[in-house]
Amino acid sequence: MSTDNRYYDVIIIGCGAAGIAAGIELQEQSSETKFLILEARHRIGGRAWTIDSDIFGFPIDLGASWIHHYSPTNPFYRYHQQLKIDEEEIIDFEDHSCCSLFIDYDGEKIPSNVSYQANRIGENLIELLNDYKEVEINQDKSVEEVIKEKYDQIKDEQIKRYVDFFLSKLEYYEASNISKLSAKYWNSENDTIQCNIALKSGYGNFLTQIATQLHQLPIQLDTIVNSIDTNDPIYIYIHTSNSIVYKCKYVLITVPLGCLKIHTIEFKPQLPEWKMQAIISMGYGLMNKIVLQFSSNFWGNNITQIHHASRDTRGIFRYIISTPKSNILILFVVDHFAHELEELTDQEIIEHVMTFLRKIFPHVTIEQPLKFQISRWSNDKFSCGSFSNFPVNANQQTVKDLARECSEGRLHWAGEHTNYGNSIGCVDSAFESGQREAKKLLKKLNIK
Ligand SMILES: Cc1cc2nc3c(=O)[nH]c(=O)nc-3n(C[C@H](O)[C@H](O)[C@H](O)COP(=O)(O)OP(=O)(O)OC[C@H]3O[C@@H](n4cnc5c(N)ncnc54)[C@H](O)[C@@H]3O)c2cc1C
Repeated sequence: MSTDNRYYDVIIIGCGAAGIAAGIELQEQSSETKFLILEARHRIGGRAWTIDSDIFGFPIDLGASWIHHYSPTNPFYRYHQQLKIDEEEIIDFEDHSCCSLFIDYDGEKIPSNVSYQANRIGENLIELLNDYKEVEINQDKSVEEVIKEKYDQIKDEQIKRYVDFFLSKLEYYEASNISKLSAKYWNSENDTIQCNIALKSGYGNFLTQIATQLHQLPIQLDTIVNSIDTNDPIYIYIHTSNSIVYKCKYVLITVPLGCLKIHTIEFKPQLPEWKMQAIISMGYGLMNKIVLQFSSNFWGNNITQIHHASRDTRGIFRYIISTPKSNILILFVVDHFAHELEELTDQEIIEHVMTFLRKIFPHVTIEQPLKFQISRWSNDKFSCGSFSNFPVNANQQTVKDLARECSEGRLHWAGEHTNYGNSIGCVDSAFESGQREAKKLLKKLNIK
């Protein structure tokens, strides 16, 4: 072990959106603040990860891809304007234009009268949830429990399948299951589906440009933090995988909630009980992407989205986006199904997908894909899942506790899961949380 003899005011752990935002804030507000960002991976951006254009011919996001809540109040708005990235796509996730296919398990188009009926039932179920949010002050139940009685009254198999299709949309947004999600807080900020833009050069690349071109932040890559020791009243000692010990006054921890849940970092002394409880109580879901490139487009020249109603298990391969000109399909999978797939080999996953595609496009011959990429966010030890959500009995206080400093105010916390009072789970949520904590730290350092 060697010690980095420099003494930092702040060390930020993790160089995803939250760590980058905190770094920018510290840098912009004071040239005197000595800070460093330690990042475990060989790249920055965390769960916003764009893979190289030489694989598919253009960049593909394996993690976050849409800038949600795109408006002048979004922290990314100014960067998007500044970097003049004008190649953008505006996405409506439930686009009902001719660019979307809504298909049944066997490839038949969902009849409009049936989908109309199912949507109405689905909306009534959402109404029940909205009523529950308003009326039940203290009690919480799962989304499934609240809608169960009405849901069980649906007798027609086909309608039930489309109601499931409707409900699985909600499970996709939360990367979880309605049996786990809180009826009071699921989708507590429900405008996520509006104003979404995807940058053709990729969200991960966008963050990298911000951190390295516009701001030249001090980032130490390939540095896994193993433990944080606050026993000494003056210095905090950070032990890393490359045998360097860093010393600082304050630490800002931005590692994903999934990593905190399985204790990838050891805290000496242990974190207080209330912090541990918040880490346990908050939900953390799984979403993965399976990207396939074919020799030809067999799904239709103008089709950019495919929505599928599964017959077997709700939500299986519910949502697929396509870039028809490049013959690419991107399948989204969440929750149980995503976990199951992660345990399979790449070849087994591809076989699974091919069986599915041949079933929903029974009248065409589908060759094996030429190229593919599969994310595995759960087995990735620096993410351990995809993004947070509210399970039963988690609430805004849980998020506040995740954000609250501890160890006599020396350990600060940011990340999408700490963004109380606003959206959680998104890249802009993470960015806002990083800005928030940096402002607090600057105050403590008497800089602002
Ligand atoms: C498949 C998928 C799709 C998504 N789609 C969208 C979307 O379209 N739009 C959207 O807004 N959001 C989306 N999200 C969510 C979004 O990616 C995250 O909410 C956001 O990127 C989180 O940022 P963060 O800074 O909190 O965490 P991260 O980006 O995870 O950053 C944390 C950093 O900490 C590092 N780290 C972890 N452990 C250690 C350690 N021990 N030592 C040092 N460093 C460590 C990690 O490597 C990482 O770089 C998606 C996520 C996934 C997985």
